[in-house]
Amino acid sequence: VLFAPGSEPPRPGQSPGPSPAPGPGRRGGRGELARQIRARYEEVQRYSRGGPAPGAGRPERRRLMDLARGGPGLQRPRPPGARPPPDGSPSWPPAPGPGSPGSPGPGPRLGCAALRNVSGAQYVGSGYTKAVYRVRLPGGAAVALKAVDFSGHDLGSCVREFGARRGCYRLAAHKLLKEMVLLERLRHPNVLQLYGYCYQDSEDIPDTLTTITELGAPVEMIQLLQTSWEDRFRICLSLGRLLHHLAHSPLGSVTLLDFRPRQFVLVDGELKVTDLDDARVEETPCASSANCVLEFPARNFTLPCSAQGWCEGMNEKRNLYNAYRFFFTYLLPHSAPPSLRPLLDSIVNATGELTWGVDETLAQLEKVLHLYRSGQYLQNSTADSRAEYQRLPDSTIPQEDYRCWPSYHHGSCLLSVFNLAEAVDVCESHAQCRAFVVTNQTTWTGRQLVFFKTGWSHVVPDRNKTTYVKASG
Ligand SMILES: Nc1ncnc2c1ncn2[C@@H]1O[C@H](COP(=O)(O)OP(=O)(O)OP(=O)(O)O)[C@@H](O)[C@H]1O
Repeated sequence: VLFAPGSEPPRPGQSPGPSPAPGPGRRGGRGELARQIRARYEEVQRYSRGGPAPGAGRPERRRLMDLARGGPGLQRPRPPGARPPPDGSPSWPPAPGPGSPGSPGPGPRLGCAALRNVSGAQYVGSGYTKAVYRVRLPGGAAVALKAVDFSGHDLGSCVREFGARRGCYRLAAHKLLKEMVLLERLRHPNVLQLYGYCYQDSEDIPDTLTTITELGAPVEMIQLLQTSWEDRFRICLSLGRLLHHLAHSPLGSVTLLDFRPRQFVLVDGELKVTDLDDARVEETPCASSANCVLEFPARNFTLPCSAQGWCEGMNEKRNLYNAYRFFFTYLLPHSAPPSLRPLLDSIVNATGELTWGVDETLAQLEKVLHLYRSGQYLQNSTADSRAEYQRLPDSTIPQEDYRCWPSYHHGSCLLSVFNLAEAVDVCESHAQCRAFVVTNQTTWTGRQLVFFKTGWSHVVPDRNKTTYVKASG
């Protein structure tokens, strides 16, 4: 059974996002719809073929991703009559580009065949335009399928305005196509991985596009605030690396016009951007700096206008300030190791004032990682006031737990430490702590996970753990 987005399974209500509405009112009916489709089509073509956009620096040619049917894994031939409709809008699905089937290098691998026997379809989320489902492939891997939401706001408002369901589908689908092109061209560990795509008939619409991507978990800010500083720092570092990549991408400096936590997902603790349909590469043209005002709800910044007539660094700085206001300010300083606070505060301040660019911001985030990972942040720890602990190799304490914050485990106190000395310091700082158990598990920075315990009345053998018990008191 082919997957029919919007028709199953039941899903909660959705709220329209701030994406642009499809058109400025009824300006010329279907001709206007065709004009909008063409504009989106041309944008997709630019991103799939082109090097940097105007104002974006040195040109570079890259292969065109295999955009359309006929690409790897796509099953059905192009319908015989598929050519530009008489209203002048481009044909759908789009024609394959020069680099398509058989071209070397990584590219989307999965196609319609992969979707034939998927199981356990579950609605994950939707926005203004698209709906996302989680499915399991026959091999067992879980992936995300993204398609235009047939009952979504974008399609609905277009149909109300133009009364042309197929044309409106194509208009919306060009957003998904743009996202697919950008996912492919901007490949990076912090850009969601595109596994493939499929064109298939769905409801009354022929050749609807479904993209197949890595599955993530939506970013929940409230949840993030309850996790360890180490995990929150990872998200900020991921974001710094992503913004650096976007600022130096083969297409030029890419800005995310719609930059909110919901445009990102978490994959194994790494932040990845998923929603790229509102990304833009073109820098803003200007005659003077008066044309280069970056506007945010709480404040504005005026950037310089370059001699070439482009607002300098506007794309990069828009991303950076958004990273500051949605992520850094909440996630970076809060409950950080005290010796890292000054550096973290300077990152928050400099991004909040836009005094640094993306390169400097990333360099400072990487410096924090180095200080943390190497244990240098521990230089002022209280080595002298340490109590005596007895080492019991190959053992653990199964119970005698207490809760602490921010524990990696709900009902117990599980924290990461750099070394034994830090574990002792943590135990000394918790009034309940009488013992701790060092596991062989590590966090993403390589720190060891340690359970802190209220006592050691029941110690049992465990080859993968080492227990330390307070000798007195
Ligand atoms: N690969 C994925 N794994 C898990 N969840 C995802 C994935 N991609 C997207 N989502 C979730 O689905 C929601 C909708 O996806 P997406 O943002 O692409 O749609 P949209 O219509 O462009 O949304 P918006 O109106 O915010 O622009 C997202 O907010 C995100 O939480």
